[in-house]
Formats: sequence, structure tokens, C-alpha cells
Amino acid sequence: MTRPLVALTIAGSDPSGGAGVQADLKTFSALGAYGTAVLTALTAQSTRGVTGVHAVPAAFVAEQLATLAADVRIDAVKIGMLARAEVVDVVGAFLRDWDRDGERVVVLDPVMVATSGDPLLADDAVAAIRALLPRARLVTPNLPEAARLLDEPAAADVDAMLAQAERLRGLGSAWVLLKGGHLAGPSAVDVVVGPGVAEVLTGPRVATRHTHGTGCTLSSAVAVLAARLGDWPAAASAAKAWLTGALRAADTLAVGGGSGPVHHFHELWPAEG
Ligand SMILES: Nc1ncnc2c1ncn2[C@@H]1O[C@H](COP(=O)(O)OP(=O)(O)O)[C@@H](O)[C@H]1O
Ligand SMILES: Cc1ncc(COP(=O)(O)OP(=O)(O)O)c(N)n1
Repeated sequence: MTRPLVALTIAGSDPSGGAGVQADLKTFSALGAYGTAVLTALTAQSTRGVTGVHAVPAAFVAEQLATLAADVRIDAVKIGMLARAEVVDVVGAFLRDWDRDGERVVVLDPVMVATSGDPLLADDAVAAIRALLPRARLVTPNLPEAARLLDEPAAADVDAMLAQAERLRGLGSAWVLLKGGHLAGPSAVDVVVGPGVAEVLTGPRVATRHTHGTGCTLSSAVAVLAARLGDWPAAASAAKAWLTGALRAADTLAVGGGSGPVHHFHELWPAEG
């Protein structure tokens, strides 16, 4: 019997279970990977928004990473909310050691602001995130995050997304998956660019307000699928198709009174009768 892939999320906690480490672990499990997690921050958060952030001390993030990596063989890393520059630096130091050859599966979701508008990254940490980009194989910003990293206005159409994704590659990661969920229209369009590759991923826009954690879920899914398939565009495309299924089933969960979670186990749980 082959052993399952082991995936690590380095991210913040969302008590409502829709985003952050909770979404990542559900995604890993739903896709047949064993999930491990290093916490960078606690948030007080629900489907209605974030009321507080309590950052984990950087030295303790380093201790979690060192203790885990000394024991467990990790096949893929997904990085989400890092909250503060000191934590970003600790994660960079960990990757320098864990990924000496720069060939391992490392996906960086440069989380800055929740959909509710609440900040999840200190303003002075954006430069540190920029410096972390070369340590990732794939970076997965949404439109406002890409604009912030490039210090230019957000892309307003697919051509501008492709151009920005290429400029983001110039900051150091070989692959960029630029998410267009914030663009209005009947489709949800993302782009994936890499060495000699520029693909537009078009999916149907699902009519639901339950989109909490879509970015976290997508990046975790890509990490697992890239480790399994060994192909970034194929992993991005399969992850998007799976996320669309999770969005289609989101209304059945009915968790919370705001923007609720997507249904990570839409392929596994029987329909409620
Ligand atoms: N209503 C929707 N229907 C289908 N896909 C969506 C919808 N909203 C977002 N997505 C997809 O979810 C992923 C995350 O999108 P986005 O909202 O841009 O990022 P973030 O959650 O980080 O802000 C992307 O693949 C995007 O295309
Ligand atoms: C703890 C934590 N991490 C990340 C996010 C952001 O989640 P994301 O998937 O980018 O999208 P929204 O949840 O903002 O829709 C978060 N909220 N909490």
C-alpha cells in the first residue's frame, strides 16, 4: 500500500472553520493527503468578519517548524496568513533549510486582507512577503494582493491579469496563479503563468454568498495536487474544478449568518435528506 502524501500548512486559525488552517486541513483530508499544521496567528473570526488577531511569537513559530520537520517527512507546504514581518522571516529561514535545492512543492498564498475587509497582515510586512516570493514555487495572490505586491493598480481584465502575473514572476517565484474571483462577470477566471506557459482557467461563477475561505482552499488543493501530479498548470486546473464543486455545495452547509464556508467534503458526504 502506498502511503498518503503529507502536507503542511503554515497559517492562521479561523474558528469558524471556513478559512485558514481549518480550511487547509479539510482540503488536505478531502483530497487524500495527511494534514499537518503550524499556527502563525489566532484570529477571533466568524462568517461575518474578524474581530481580533493574536499573533504567535515568531520564535514559537520557528520551534513548531523545527520540531515537526525533525520528525515528519513533508511532501508539500502551503503558506497562508503570516500576520507579521518577524513570522515571515522565520518561515523564510525554515524554507532555506527545508528546501535547499529549491525543488520542493511550496505554495505561498500572500494573505493580506479577509474578504470582510479586515487586515490579516501588518502594513510593514508587505516588503517581507516580497522577499519571501523566491522561496515559493507557486504564489497565489488575489487581485488586490497582486496589486499591492507590484505597487500598481489592480488588474481589471484577463489581459491585464496575464501581464501582472508575468511581472509577479519577476519577483522570484517560478509560477504564479493569479485569482480573478474579485472581477465581476458570469465566469470566475484565474490565470496561471510559468516558464513558457500562460493559461487562462475559466470556471462558472457559482451564485452563492458562501465564498469564505476560497483562496485558502484553492492554494491548499494546488499544493496537494502538485505534489501528486508533478505539474503546476494541471494541479491548478484540477484544484479550481474541485473548488467549483465545493462552492456549488456551499449553500447546503448553512454555517453562520454571513459569508459561510465552501463544502470541502462535497464529494464524500451523502446529501442531507
Ligand atoms: N462565486 C464564485 N464562483 C466560482 N468560483 C469562485 C467564486 N468566487 C471565487 N471563486 C474562485 O475562488 C478562488 C479564490 O478567488 P478569489 O476570491 O479571487 O481569492 P481570495 O479568496 O483569496 O480573495 C479563485 O479560483 C476564484 O476564481
Ligand atoms: C486565518 C485566516 N487566514 C486567511 C484568511 C483569508 O481567507 P481567504 O481564503 O483569502 O478568503 P476569505 O476568507 O477572506 O474569503 C482568513 N479569513 N483567515
